[in-house]
Amino acid sequence: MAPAFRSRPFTSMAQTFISLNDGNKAPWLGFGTGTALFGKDAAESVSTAIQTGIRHLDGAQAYVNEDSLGKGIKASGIPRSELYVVTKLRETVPAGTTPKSALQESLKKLGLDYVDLYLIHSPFKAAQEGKLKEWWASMEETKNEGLAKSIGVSNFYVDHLKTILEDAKIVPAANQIELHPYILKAAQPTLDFCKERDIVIESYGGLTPVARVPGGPVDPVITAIAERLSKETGTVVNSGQVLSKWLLQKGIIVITTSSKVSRIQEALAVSSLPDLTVEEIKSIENEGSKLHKRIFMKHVFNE
Ligand SMILES: NC(=O)C1=CN([C@@H]2O[C@H](COP(=O)(O)OP(=O)(O)OC[C@H]3O[C@@H](n4cnc5c(N)ncnc54)[C@H](O)[C@@H]3O)[C@@H](O)[C@H]2O)C=CC1
Ligand SMILES: O=CCc1c[nH]c2ccccc12
Repeated sequence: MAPAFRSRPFTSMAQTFISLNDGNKAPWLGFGTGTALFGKDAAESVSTAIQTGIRHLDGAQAYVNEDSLGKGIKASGIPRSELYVVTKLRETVPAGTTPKSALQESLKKLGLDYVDLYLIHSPFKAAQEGKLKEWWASMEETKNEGLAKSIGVSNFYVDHLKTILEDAKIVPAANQIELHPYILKAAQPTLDFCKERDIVIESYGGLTPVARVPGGPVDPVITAIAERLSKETGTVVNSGQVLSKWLLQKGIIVITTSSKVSRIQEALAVSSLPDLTVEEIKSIENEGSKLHKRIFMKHVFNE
């Protein structure tokens, strides 16, 4: 029988978390350092994000800014124990490097003793080389040795997950994938499989309908919901917040980013907005299914 699905959001000390299958919990909203901040000094943005209320930071070796992510964390003045820090293993692991030794390098750059979550950034190269199982075994070592509190994957589809689960001692805690209404249909088999195995989904690119593909079929629906929520709360609620609320209600962690404090405040306010109705959720998904858009990893899918 499939295990009970534990990723329902819960609120504690005014913060909303998503429970993971290993007993740990992650703040529902993560601040990304991989799109606008890719290859840049992220220290000031990270420190500002934390001071604005963000507690979950999403990094990666491939973003070439782990050192400044670490500096931003220190500069924020918020104790390490109150933060949730994620990094990811680069897609190409040079000969003589393992996921574990790569994490040790990342930790040095970050200036930290452990990360809360360590992810394999992408399965495609390792799958081609037949190394997915070997990588996962080394990921398991990082958790067993306390270098990572939780371990997971990113951009994994059902076959990649099935491959590592054949020998896994630890089931991935999370799978970070592109997720918004225009890719939901394509992602559904992955979402279903992850739900069955109690693997939490983390979304990136979640604001695609407002930030990258405006004018698409979900626009009228999310605008109408934003208007309803604005009236009901007496504050201005926008369509981007509606998209994040949709993800959160599905038990999905949202990774977003912005250099603007007002955008970060908007994102943080989402968890306390009133819920979308079942009909509203259905309308977003129905309208979203009328357009397919993948923003990231297009090269892999030939789209
Ligand atoms: N694992 C992976 O392969 C990937 C991970 N990521 C992670 O996710 C993070 C966030 O990714 P994004 O796709 O940038 O997030 P996103 O889809 O949330 O977009 C963020 C952008 O939306 C804008 N925005 C916010 N609210 C808006 C509104 N109401 N109207 C219009 N625009 C609005 C922001 O200013 C920002 O430029 C990255 O920095 C990275 O950490 C991103 C891509 C791939
Ligand atoms: O994380 C988002 C984009 C990105 C940058 N470098 C890599 C490597 C492998 C997968 C995704 C990415």
